[in-house]
Amino acid sequence: MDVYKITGQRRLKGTVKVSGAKNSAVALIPASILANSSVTIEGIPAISDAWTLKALLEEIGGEVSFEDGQMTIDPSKMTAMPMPNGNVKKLRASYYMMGAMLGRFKKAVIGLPGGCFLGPRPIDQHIKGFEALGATVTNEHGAIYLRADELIGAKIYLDVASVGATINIMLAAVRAKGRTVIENAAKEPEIIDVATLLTNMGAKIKGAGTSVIRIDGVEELHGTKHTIIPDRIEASTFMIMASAIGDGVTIDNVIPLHVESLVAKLREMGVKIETGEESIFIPKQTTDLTAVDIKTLVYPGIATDIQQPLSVLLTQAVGSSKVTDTIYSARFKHIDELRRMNANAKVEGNTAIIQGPTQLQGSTVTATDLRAGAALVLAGLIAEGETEIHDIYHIERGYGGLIEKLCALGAEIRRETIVHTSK
Ligand SMILES: CC(=O)N[C@H]1[C@@H](OP(=O)(O)OP(=O)(O)OC[C@H]2O[C@@H](n3ccc(=O)[nH]c3=O)[C@H](O)[C@@H]2O)O[C@H](CO)[C@@H](O)[C@@H]1O
Ligand SMILES: C=C(OP(=O)(O)O)C(=O)O
Repeated sequence: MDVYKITGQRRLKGTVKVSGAKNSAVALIPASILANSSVTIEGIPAISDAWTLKALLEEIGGEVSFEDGQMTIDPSKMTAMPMPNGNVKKLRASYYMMGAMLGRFKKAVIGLPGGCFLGPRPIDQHIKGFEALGATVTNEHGAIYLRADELIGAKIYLDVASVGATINIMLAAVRAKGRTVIENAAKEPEIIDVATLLTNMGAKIKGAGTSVIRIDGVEELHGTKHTIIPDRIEASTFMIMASAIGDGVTIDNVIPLHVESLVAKLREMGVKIETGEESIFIPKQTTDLTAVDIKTLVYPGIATDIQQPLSVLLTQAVGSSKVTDTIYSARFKHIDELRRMNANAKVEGNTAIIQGPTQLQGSTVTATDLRAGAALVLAGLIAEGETEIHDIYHIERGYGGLIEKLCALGAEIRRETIVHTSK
């Protein structure tokens, strides 16, 4: 079993470069299925989700190379091979294989997705969208069967502004006949990134990044080259780490607009921040951090994906903070782990109540999900003594080169294989 071992209280200083966005990459890679020739994507992060998607594309006959962050996918020999089990279960974003394969082949069999368990994560809005486009969708033994004689553009109102449903419907609708209108669409930057790739492949999409997206279907999509946007969640994670234990950290390759709500919240806590055009500098903090209340919201609000690392920062703030997750009400497994590290925190419904400041203490803890893992890495950086994090595969699904990046800033973290656990 592989674990991270962190020796705490080493301060961070220097510059860290943010990788391409995970939540874009995991949609851009399946989007290539829709092209009739090679698609090259630059800036793919070195995360296990990217490798799993590469394997999935290869399973259906794609020829894929992935080196130095550049993935080139030749989709010309792909077939509608059923994928009821196996790699699809390893990540959430395998659900994008549904929209992309439906768009290209008018059929697909895809096992229900895996990914982080954050409470129930239904895909009813994805299915509602596919059905509106004319597909028959059935769930048989844990796999979704999709089939359509033809896809016909439709008006689809999403009951919740779901990132996954918005992108998935877009993937199918670019090859439907006529116009599709997605209302109450999600507005996250990754949706714009996927629409940009599809547009460069020949799709006709208007309004991505707003709540109404209009798509006029086309007969064929061609290959192209695309550079992915920076990962706003990784950038946010480093911003939070720098606020907690930095002696002056520059976070490079950020679109400051994408992290505006976090910048505002950190400033409310008393964090000094200097924003540049494509970078953010967080100097050494010289005053106490103040407790604040946080509510996660859809973009441009504070992302649910940074709620868990933010909770750790709040253990260092003076006073009582409340963190309410309105997107995933059960995304609080990290709180139990933080309590093992001496955090004064409890969960009531969809809210964590955190009392600070506390001196965190190194302990053996488990990354229950991806961002819980990032939160525990931060807790380990702050804590007195050594922290051992188990189940790090969750972390490596979404952060590329995290250890290397943090060690370059002065952290002391090792990835070790251990045989017995002491937990
Ligand atoms: C691979 C990827 O991009 N993952 C991100 C994506 O997940 P994901 O696309 O799964 O998240 P959604 O935006 O779809 O989910 C938002 C909310 O809508 C609900 N919902 C969603 C779909 C549906 O059909 N029915 C339904 O009820 C969910 O339970 C949740 O409460 O957006 C989340 C919210 O920003 C992020 O935390 C994830 O990092
Ligand atoms: C929840 C996340 O990922 P996924 O949707 O891939 O499980 C995340 O990136 O925080």
